[in-house]
Amino acid sequence: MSPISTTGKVAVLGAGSWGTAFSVVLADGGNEVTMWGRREEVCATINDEHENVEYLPGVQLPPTVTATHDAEKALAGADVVVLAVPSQSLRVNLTEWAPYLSDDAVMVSLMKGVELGTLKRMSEVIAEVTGAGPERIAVISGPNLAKEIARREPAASVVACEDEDVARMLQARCHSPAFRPYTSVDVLGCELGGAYKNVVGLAVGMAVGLGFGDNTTASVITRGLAETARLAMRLGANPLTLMGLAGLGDLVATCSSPLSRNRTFGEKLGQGMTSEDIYASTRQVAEGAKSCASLRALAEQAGVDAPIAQHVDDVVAGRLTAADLMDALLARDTKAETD
Ligand SMILES: NC(=O)c1ccc[n+]([C@@H]2O[C@H](COP(=O)([O-])OP(=O)(O)OC[C@H]3O[C@@H](n4cnc5c(N)ncnc54)[C@H](O)[C@@H]3O)[C@@H](O)[C@H]2O)c1
Ligand SMILES: O=P(O)(O)OC[C@H](O)CO
Repeated sequence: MSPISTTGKVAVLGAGSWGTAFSVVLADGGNEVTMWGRREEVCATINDEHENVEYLPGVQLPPTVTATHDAEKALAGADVVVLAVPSQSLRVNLTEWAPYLSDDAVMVSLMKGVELGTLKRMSEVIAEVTGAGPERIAVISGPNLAKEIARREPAASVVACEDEDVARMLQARCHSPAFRPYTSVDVLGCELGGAYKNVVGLAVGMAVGLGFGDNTTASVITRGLAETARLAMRLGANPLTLMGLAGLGDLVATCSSPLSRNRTFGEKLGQGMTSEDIYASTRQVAEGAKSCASLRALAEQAGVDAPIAQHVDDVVAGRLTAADLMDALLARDTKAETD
C-alpha cells in the first residue's frame, strides 16, 4: 500500500465557529487551508488579522489558513472539501458549489443535522447533489466544542467513511498534537449520534432552565442515549458507535457544557423564552431546534418510539412548555429499561 499523504490543500466551506476551529486542526496537521465564508468582511479579517472576530474572537489563526468569499477559488486544487454550514442550508449551498468540485475530491461533513422534509442525513444530501459514491463521502463527529478545539485543548473524534482507506487518509490529514481522530466505517451511526445529541442537549438545557439538578439531567442523558440507539440501530448503525465518541462522547460534552448552543437554547426555553425570541438573540446555529422535527419524523417512519424528540419538537414549536415536557416524559406508561 502506498504511504498515506498527510498534507495537501483543503477547502473548508463555512467560516462559522466549527469551520474555523477545524481549519486550525487541519493547519496544525500540516494542510494548507482555504476557507469559504458567506460574508466578505469575515474573510477579510481572517486574511488581514488572522482572526475570525465574530465566531472565534481571541483565537489566532495559523498563517496557512486563508479565506475567500469566492467558492471557485476556495475549491481550486483541493483534494479534500470540508462542509461546515448549517445543515438546513447544505443542499442549496452545495448545488451552487458543485460545478467547481473536482471529480475525485473527498467531501467531509462536519454538520450535525437531518434535513427537514426529506429526512436525509448530510452524507445522503451530499450524495444526491454531487452524485459522489460512498468512497468520496465522509463524516467527522465527536465531542468537539469549537472554542475548546480552537484553544487546542486535547480532544478526540471519529472520522467515518464506508471506504476505510479514505477514513485513514482523512485521519492522517487531521491528526494534530491536540486532536486525535479514530476511524470508523459507520457513517450512519456517527451522523445520527451527532444529530440526536443536539435534541437531547435541548431537553437537558430545558431541565437546567427549569432549575432541576443532576438526577434529572443524568436521567435525560441516559434515556436520550437509549432513544438514539433505538433509532440508529433500527436504521442499521453499529451499536458500538453509539457507545463511542460520536455517540456517548458527544452527548456528554453537549449536555454538560454551557458552551453548547443546543443546551443553551434549551435552557432559555426552560426559562420561558420562545424559540422566536431565542433565534432573534443569536446568529449561532442550534441544529437540534430544526432536527428535532426531522428526527421525530424519521423515528415515526421507522416505527421507533422517540418521546424525547417528539416532546422537544413540541416545545420548540410552541405547542408545549418545557415544564409540560418534563411532566409528559414522566407520565408515560411505565416499562422495562431495556425495552
Ligand atoms: N460549533 C461547534 O462547536 C460544532 C462542533 C461540531 C460540529 N458542529 C456542526 O457544524 C455545523 C456548523 O456549525 P457552526 O458551529 O460552525 O455554526 P455557526 O453558527 O458558528 O456558523 C455557521 C456559519 O454558516 C454560515 N451560514 C448561516 N446560514 C447560512 C446559509 N444559509 N448558507 C451558507 N452559510 C450560512 C454563517 O454565516 C456562519 O459562517 C453545524 O452542523 C454544527 O452542528 C459545530
Ligand atoms: O454548540 P453545539 O450544541 O452545537 O455543540 C457543538 C458540538 O457539536 C459539540 O461536539
